[in-house]
Amino acid sequence: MGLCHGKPSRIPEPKAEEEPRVASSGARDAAGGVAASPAQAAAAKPGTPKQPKFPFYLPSPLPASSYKGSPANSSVASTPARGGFKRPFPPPSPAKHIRALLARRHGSVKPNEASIPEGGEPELGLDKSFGFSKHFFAKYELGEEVGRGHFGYTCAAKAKKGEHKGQDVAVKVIPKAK
Ligand SMILES: Nc1ncnc2c1ncn2[C@@H]1O[C@H](COP(=O)(O)OP(=O)(O)OP(=O)(O)O)[C@@H](O)[C@H]1O
Repeated sequence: MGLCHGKPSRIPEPKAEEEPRVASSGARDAAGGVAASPAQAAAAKPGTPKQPKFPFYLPSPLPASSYKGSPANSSVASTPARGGFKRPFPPPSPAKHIRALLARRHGSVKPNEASIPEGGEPELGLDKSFGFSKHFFAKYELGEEVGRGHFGYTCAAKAKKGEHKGQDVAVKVIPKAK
């Protein structure tokens, strides 16, 4: 014949020196009443080390003025405002290297002296020697087209003047639209 115990006999009645709130809660829990938190139940048990009575979050003991500027404080913006950092010089022009290349191509500057001083515009005019010369037909006798590329077509020609006089040459014609 067994006895049914609703309350474990090893849990003693709360003692007088225990905190009244915890004691009454633990007693009610043991009797099958209102559920109490595990911490409270453990505190009610004798021999169990008491849980600390302070809350999970404690405010800093330091004065508020000493940590208000800390980066850990999310209310403070850690990134400096735009415009705080200014370049000592303006960024170089993206067209600078193109002008340097053109100057080098025209032979006015040596390859290692192609840098152009800041602020100074290079004296570069149009290369008038490029393209169909006015005297082209005086120098060459244009023949038939021998082939085509992506940008233009190639013709057979015969030189009438100059160093290639009397020789058969190939002339590549690139339309200005390209
Ligand atoms: N000296 C030559 N003698 C004979 N045929 C030539 C000569 N030069 C070019 N050709 C012919 O003309 C075609 C086109 O020559 P081109 O040099 O214009 O070719 P490409 O470099 O491919 O053209 P692109 O630079 O316009 O793409 C060649 O595929 C070739 O058939």
